[in-house]
Amino acid sequence: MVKRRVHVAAAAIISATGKDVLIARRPSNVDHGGLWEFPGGKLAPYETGLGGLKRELHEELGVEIRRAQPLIRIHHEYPDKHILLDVWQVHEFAGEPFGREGQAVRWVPMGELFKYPFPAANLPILRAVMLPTEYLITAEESDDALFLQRLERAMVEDGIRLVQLRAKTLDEPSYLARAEQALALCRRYSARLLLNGEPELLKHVNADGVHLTSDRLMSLERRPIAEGKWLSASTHDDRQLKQAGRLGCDFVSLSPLRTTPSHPEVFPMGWHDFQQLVERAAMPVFALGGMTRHDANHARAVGAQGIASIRDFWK
Ligand SMILES: Nc1nc2c([nH]c(=O)n2[C@H]2C[C@H](O)[C@@H](COP(=O)(O)OP(=O)(O)OP(=O)(O)O)O2)c(=O)[nH]1
Ligand SMILES: [Mg+2]
Repeated sequence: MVKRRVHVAAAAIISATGKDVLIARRPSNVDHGGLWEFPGGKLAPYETGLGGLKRELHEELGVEIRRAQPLIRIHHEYPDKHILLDVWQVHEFAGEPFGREGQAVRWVPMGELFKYPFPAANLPILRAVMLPTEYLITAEESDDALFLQRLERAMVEDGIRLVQLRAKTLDEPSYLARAEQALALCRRYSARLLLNGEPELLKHVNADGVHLTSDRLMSLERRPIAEGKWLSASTHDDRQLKQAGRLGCDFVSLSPLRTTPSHPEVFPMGWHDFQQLVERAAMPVFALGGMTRHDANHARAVGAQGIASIRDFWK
């Protein structure tokens, strides 16, 4: 059987407070009936993603998009069709959304999205909605006080809300002690903290998740931590991205985009290859390697969640 290919545009509409997202319930008599969804629908052959989305949001909710940014593109195989979900984050709109086709619509806090049943293709979209555009990886820093000062500066001045504690030069007791301090600080700013290292570290420090090195990623057979925690991993190629998909990683970094002083010997992939790898990835992807905040919009435009960086946020 040749499967139908369906291209769908959908919107994660964000409230003015930035805390809630709008979801709608699919009528019971259609595909995936009764499940919740991000409003949107099938594109006509002549439509672009954003053009079709504008039409759909007008038809389904009575709102006009004012400002939108690409969020994530997901390819998913349903038994009867291949679907491409082209999801946009809508930050500004005109009009008061209501279910023009009689469907239920609801604003929900981002952290509660997981409580609602969505179609199977939506899991990576929920993760993308909950993740910020910037991922801070901490630099090596021998002094704990200086470390905390720099971390706090990044949260206060740069608005960082996702942090990976990378400290290869510390022994385990020192790492765990620093992790406790970093976690307390992250909690004050509602930022998420991921530990870089073995999944067992979470037994000692109740951080939000773990970031795996690419070697560790490739050595695992199944997801090493519970679903309630965030699992991310370093990836560099298609094989590692596929493995991240098999393990159920919530997101990954993909590097090196550019050459960096820390890895001068590695050949950079550049935006073209990056975009091709991201297109087939099954989860949100952060561009890493010589990235700064000024690259974030471009990273979004080629399908990434955003950028990950040490140097740009560590001052
Ligand atoms: N809009 C939307 N569709 C989704 C999501 N997740 C998901 O798997 N889908 C699937 C369900 C459908 O098979 C397809 C969207 O088609 P649709 O029924 O909304 O299309 P439409 O609004 O153009 O409606 P119609 O004219 O075909 O009746 O994508 C989602 O979050 N939002
Ligand atoms: Mg629809």
